[in-house]
Parts: sequence; structure tokens; C-alpha cells
Amino acid sequence: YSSCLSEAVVPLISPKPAYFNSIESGETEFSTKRRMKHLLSFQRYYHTSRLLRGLAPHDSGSLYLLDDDYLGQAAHMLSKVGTWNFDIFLFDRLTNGNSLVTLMCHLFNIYDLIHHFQLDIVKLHGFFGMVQKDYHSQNPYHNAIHAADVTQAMYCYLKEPKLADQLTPLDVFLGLIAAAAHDVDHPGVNQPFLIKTRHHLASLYQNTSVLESHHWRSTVGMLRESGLLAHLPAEITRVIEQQLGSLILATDICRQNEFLLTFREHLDNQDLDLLDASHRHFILQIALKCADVCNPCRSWELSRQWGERVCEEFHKQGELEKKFDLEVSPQCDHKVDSVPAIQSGFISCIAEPLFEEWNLFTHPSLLSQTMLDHLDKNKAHWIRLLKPRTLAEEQTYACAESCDLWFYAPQQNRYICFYVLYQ
Ligand SMILES: Nc1ncnc2c1ncn2[C@@H]1O[C@@H]2COP(=O)(O)O[C@H]2[C@H]1O
Ligand SMILES: [Zn+2]
Repeated sequence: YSSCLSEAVVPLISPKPAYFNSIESGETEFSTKRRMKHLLSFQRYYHTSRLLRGLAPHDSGSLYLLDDDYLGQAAHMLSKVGTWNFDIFLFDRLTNGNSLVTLMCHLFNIYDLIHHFQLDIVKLHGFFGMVQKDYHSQNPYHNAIHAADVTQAMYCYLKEPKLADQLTPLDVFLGLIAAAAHDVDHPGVNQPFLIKTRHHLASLYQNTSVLESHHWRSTVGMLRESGLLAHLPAEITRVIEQQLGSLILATDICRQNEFLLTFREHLDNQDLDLLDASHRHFILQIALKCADVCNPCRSWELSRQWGERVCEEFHKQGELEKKFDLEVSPQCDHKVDSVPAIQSGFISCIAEPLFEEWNLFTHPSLLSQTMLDHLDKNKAHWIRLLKPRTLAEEQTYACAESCDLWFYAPQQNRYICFYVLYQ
């Protein structure tokens, strides 16, 4: 039993791509692997022996997963978990690939959610471990680090003065779990790919919000399997599961326009009342959507890494499509869709409109101002890197410069609305 448990709490590290390798720049891949192995065996022993002695695994705070070598640095980082320049890549290395579990434990402690919902700590760790493990570490972008990044951003948004005092423990509980699990078991390809390859998930969810429905249903499955909510009345569990669904489904980027228009309408009418549970839920949906696409609002160094990773995943899909003689999806052809072109387009068409509204909602907010400043600088940086070579890139350049919602689709040789690219 205890070895099962420690397995769930400390997932095995699978072989990872080169960017996971070095903790310090001079370190070789071999020595890092050896250190990881040592660390893992230490942690397994540590957990098992503590559990056999009947000791709860959490009494050294939420850092029990960490080896002493890293404890200090990771703890130091966690003490600044609410700052916008939090480096999730570094945190993931310091926590030995356990950033999502470690972060969630820490945030649940900060908000005292374990006590409030009378949660069983072992079941809670089991649940977080399952969620983290079900992310695909071989995906360049849709992996557990993305989930941890979105969760850290969500925490920053929940702390916004406009919101913080109005939120109930249930709102916070839902917001954090939805952020952590919103892309769980993502296959690294998008919905159009699943539809055209007649993937069983596409038919299961009738070609609509296919991935998001799967992320939600998987989350519910893991919640039930962990037994985390088994002590709560059935009606409360039902509400929790439904609300998690509504939050996770809101991250479907095809529904961007729908949410943006409703958000604008509320802001124009100034009719958002955060004492109203349904309005708070809507703001949680928007906050999660912001967290999901906030990577262009980070400092250049972090933002660049996310931009490159997401494009790498798109391009991998494009390679698969070519290999199987399928039409290459928009943004997925590495010969046509360069990283700077995709990034400047994404910032102009998705991130900027959303964060401008979020800034109005949170005003006055230092964080929103900081995010918009980064967004502006990062967009300018990508545009400088855009060396127009093809007609498509020239058109993208013009589009990004004029900051409208239109994007040139080279495969179709026409302009289309950026949102349509995702459908
Ligand atoms: N920097 C980015 N560049 C291009 N697309 C992005 C970027 N960040 C997020 N996205 C897209 O926005 C989507 C939001 O939902 P997902 O995380 O499922 O998948 C994400 C990507 O498809
Ligand atoms: Zn996501």
C-alpha cells in the first residue's frame, strides 16, 4: 500500500527532452540523470518509511517532496509564489519534475482548504499525483509544467484586490483544481486533427470541445478514483463536478469571441456583482482563460520559451499530417509558419484583446499593467525577429503591425479571422 502511495506522490521521471536536462548550465546529462535517480530512490524510501511509521507526509509543510539539496531553493521560490516573474521552469527542475503537485499542496495550505473541506491529505496527494502523471511529459507545450504555470498565474489572479475578498473557499478550490487539470491527458494535437483522423474522442464528444470535454471527464474520473470528495454530500460533489466542467470547457479557444463579447458587455454596463455566485463563476472562467494564454505576458525569457514550445508542438502535428498525407493545419507547417509569425499573430489576435479587458476589470492593478507592458514588449520583439521571406509572412507582419483580428492563412491563400484557425 505504502509503495503504491509513494509512487502516486512521486511519479517516476520518464526520459525527457534536452531542455529538462541541466540544473546548472555546466552539468552533464549523465550526472543530472544520476542525481535524479538518487533523489527519487531517496524520496521513495523517505515516503515509505514515514508512512510505515504512521507519520503524515505533510508535517514539513508542503515541501516534503523535495530533497535537502533543493529544498532551500524551492522553498525560497515558493515564498514568492505570488510574484509575476516566478520561473516555473526552474521550479520544475528544483522539484524534480513535481512542480504541479508541490505547487498545489502549497496553495491548498495557503488557503487552508484542507481544513476547510476536511480533506484527507493522503487522498489529496493521490489526486494531485494522478493529475500530474496524466499530463504527457513528451509534449513540448501541453505538459504538467504548462498546468503548473497556469495554476501559478491563476493564483496571482485570485489575489487581485478586486477579487480576493469576494471569493469563497469553494471558488478558490474550484479555480485551483480547474487550472491544474484543465489540459490533463492532452495528446499534443488539436481538435481538427482528432476530427480528421476520426479519433474516438472526437466521436465521443461529437466534434465539439473534444479536448476540453476529455480534460474535464478525466478530472472527474480522477476525483472519484481518489475518493477525495467521498465524505461530502452527493449534491455538493455534483455541483463541484459540474462547475469544474464549466470552467475547463471555457478554456476552449474556439469560444474566445463568445466570452470576450460577454465580458465587454458586462464591463460596459458595469453590472458585475461579485456577491452573485454566477457572476463570480463567470469571472473565474475569464481568469482561467487569461491564465491559460498568459505566457506572452511573462518576461521575455519565459515568454520566449513558451512561444517556442507551443510552436514546436504545432510543427510536430504538421509533420504527422504530412506523414499521413493529411492537409496540414493552419500554423502547423514549419516551412510556412515561423515562430515569430505565430507569436505576433497570437498576441495581436488572442492575448491583447483579452488582457485589455482584464485590465479594465481589475483596474487599478499593478499586475495587469505589468502584463500589458510585457505583452507590448514581447510583441515588438517577435515582430523584430520576423524577417519577411514569403508573401505569407509579409501579410502576417502587416497584420501584426496593424493589430487587427485578421490573419493570413497561406494554405487557403486568404485572410481569415484568427479565431477560425482554431475551429
Ligand atoms: N504563445 C502562444 N502562441 C500560439 N498559441 C498559443 C500560445 N499560447 C497558447 N496558445 C494556444 O492557445 C490555446 C489555449 O488553450 P490550450 O492550452 O489548450 O492550447 C493553447 C494553444 O493552442
Ligand atoms: Zn492550457
